[in-house]
Amino acid sequence: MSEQSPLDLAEGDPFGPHNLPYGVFTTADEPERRRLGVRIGDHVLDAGAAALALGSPYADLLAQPDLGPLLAAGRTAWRDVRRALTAWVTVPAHRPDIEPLLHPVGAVTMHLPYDVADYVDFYASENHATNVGRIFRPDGDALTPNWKHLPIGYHGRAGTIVVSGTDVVRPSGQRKTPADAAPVFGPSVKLDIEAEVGFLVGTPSELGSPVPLDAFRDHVFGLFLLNDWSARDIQAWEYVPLGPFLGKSFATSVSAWVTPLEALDAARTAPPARDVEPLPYLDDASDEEPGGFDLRISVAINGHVVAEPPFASMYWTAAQQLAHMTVNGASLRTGDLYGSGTVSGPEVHQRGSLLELTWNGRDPIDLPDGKRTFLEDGDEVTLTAWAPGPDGVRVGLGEVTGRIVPAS
Ligand SMILES: O=C(O)/C=C/C(=O)CC(=O)CC(=O)O
Ligand SMILES: [Ca+2]
Ligand SMILES: [Mg+2]
Repeated sequence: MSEQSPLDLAEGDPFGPHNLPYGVFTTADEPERRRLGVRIGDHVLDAGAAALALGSPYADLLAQPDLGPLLAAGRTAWRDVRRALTAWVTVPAHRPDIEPLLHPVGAVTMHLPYDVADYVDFYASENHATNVGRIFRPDGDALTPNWKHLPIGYHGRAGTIVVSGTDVVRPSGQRKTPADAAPVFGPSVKLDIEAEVGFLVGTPSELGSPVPLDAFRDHVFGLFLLNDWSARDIQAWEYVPLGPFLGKSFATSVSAWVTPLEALDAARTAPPARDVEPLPYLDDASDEEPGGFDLRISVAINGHVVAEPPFASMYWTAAQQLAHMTVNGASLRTGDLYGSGTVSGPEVHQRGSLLELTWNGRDPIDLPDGKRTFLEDGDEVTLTAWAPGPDGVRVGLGEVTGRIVPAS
């Protein structure tokens, strides 16, 4: 029998041919040459080299240093390229060409795979919004009066989006608790995470033309894990009345792998029942494809799982968020990225932030190395996730990880 090929995957491998997420990598031999890669099992296929070796018409889209050209090429190209890639990693006759172009994932360096255009972050989990409302505004209603009428969001800082594995410097800033007579300045003492899912826009839209709910798949290429690092002490003091600013803009970490929406067809699921009928541009009741995604997220600090937030519980869908953020005529650009908002389910162990898990520090959680309220220097936070795929096989969403280093 011949030696085992990296393309002979164990049954149920979450990175099988049903998945094929995209990323950008360099090798130790050529650390300056960024290349588009597609993950298969524990290997990265040099997608551009494969396209050239096989004389593929998609070499123009794949033999590139990032995902930009493929993102801009649009939905038909996304589908056709995915079909070609599927054939390259599954048809035995291609093996002699493909096998030499596979690199072990552990041997390559991954990079941010796209140029981030604009970055928006939403607030779409009813459980998260209710918890945060109770913590930050104990005297008011937990949900603001607009919450069930529109997906609340804010514009974040595109330039500080970093790829998984990048260290996060503890931010400094102003904070003032009600007990303080005056604000103080210093490193954040309430550094937190937010477990989220990010959506990557490929196809742009025209200024002045809203993108309707049913055009979601024409514009959004794929999704990935996102950690919206948040300094709760800075945030609580600065956010009234314009919303999050420096408490969140110091870094946002994203997964190195983007999973195409087509890999997640089996994960589509209906969002929770709406208790308020949305305005027509947000009304997805008659959509044939359910708007939610059944993604099972896991949050670990220093390798210890602290939460398992269920993305299926999100109230507002990614399609509704896209429709809302363009309904005023704001245009989309290739590389626009938007976050779902913190994912928190109804149970305590399903909360996607330490703010909620520890109730703003009141109830510390236990880690093997001691108690935590918020993050300490040296802590490493890793989000992982999977989704149901075809025939009961899981779709692996990879991970987004980052370690806290002391304030500069
Ligand atoms: O309710 C507030 O004042 C703010 C809550 C957040 O932290 C906003 C945010 O980042 C949205 C989210 O991730 O759900
Ligand atoms: Ca957030
Ligand atoms: Mg952030």
